[in-house]
Amino acid sequence: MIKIYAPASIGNLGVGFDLLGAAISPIDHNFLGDCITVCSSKIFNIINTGEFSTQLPNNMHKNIVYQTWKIFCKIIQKKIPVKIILEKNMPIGSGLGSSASSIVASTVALNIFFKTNLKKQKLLKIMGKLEGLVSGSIHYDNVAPSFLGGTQLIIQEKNIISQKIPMFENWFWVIAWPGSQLSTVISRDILPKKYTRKTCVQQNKNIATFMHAIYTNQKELALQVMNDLIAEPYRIPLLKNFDVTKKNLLKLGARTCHISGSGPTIFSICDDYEVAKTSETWLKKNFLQNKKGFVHICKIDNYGSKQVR
Ligand SMILES: Nc1ncnc2c1ncn2[C@@H]1O[C@H](COP(=O)(O)OP(=O)(O)O)[C@@H](O)[C@H]1O
Ligand SMILES: N[C@@H](CCOP(=O)(O)O)C(=O)O
Repeated sequence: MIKIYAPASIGNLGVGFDLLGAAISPIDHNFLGDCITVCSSKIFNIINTGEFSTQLPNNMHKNIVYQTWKIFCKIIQKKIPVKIILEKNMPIGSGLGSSASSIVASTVALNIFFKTNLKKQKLLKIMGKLEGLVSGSIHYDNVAPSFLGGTQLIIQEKNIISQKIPMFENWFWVIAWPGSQLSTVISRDILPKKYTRKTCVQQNKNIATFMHAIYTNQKELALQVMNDLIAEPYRIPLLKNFDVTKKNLLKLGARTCHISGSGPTIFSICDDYEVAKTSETWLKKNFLQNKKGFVHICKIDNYGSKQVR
């Protein structure tokens, strides 16, 4: 038997659409990510447990975990039945890389269980393909950090899919999921197909300056250029009260606030623990739409997926 945990992740990081992503863990050490257990069985079965298991498709074949098993059967050229327990701890369509978390945990678990011994970049390719099946197009900014940990720059060139980059260590990432769902397919579909040259130049300037600021340890410069022109302006209308929420968080001392992945989760960055605590309290009171919603103060998870049993 093998059990793997894969953490939640923030796609885009408010400046690098499809290019930057970070794995996160709540500082209270609670698990924010799915777990997959694989054991031998005479018949194939997926058992869904966990707080958000009711949001999973009823048809087992539509569960991305089933597709992962199918890919491994193709690789080993044999249909070996297994029992897979999916602990669905992540809300679906939340902007926290929920599908990526299931994909990463199941790919890592099956690679160990079937002793396929696939290397990291090959595993990542499989994960990207699976992510493409559920979110409309291949993007690695959730699977790469959830698998490898830290902040990942998506490169997608020849045999390099992503590489880890540094991140400011004193940043607290306060994430708030309002309790509603937003499909990644839909929030990708609404984006323009074309952008003006001015927008492209501005977007390039922001991401290039952000990377420069990270490598030269210029936190203020990084915060100044953390601005996305490709997705965020078009997605803000899909969220409830984003502008007013951002305004209030900045008033409380948060340094910035953006949409996590394709939303509706938002994240704010605080460089002071007390401000992070005040922001958490404010978000719980003013941003959550129902009892299911949650707020967590997180740090970057530098480990990514890990074996927990
Ligand atoms: N194990 C799984 N975890 C999450 N989503 C899954 C899983 N299996 C299938 N899905 C489907 O994948 C899609 C994921 O939706 P998406 O909006 O991309 O969520 P997220 O951005 O949170 O990953 C949904 O249609 C969901 O039904
Ligand atoms: N880069 C993607 C990230 C989607 O993240 P998710 O957590 O919402 O699936 C995008 O912005 O579409």
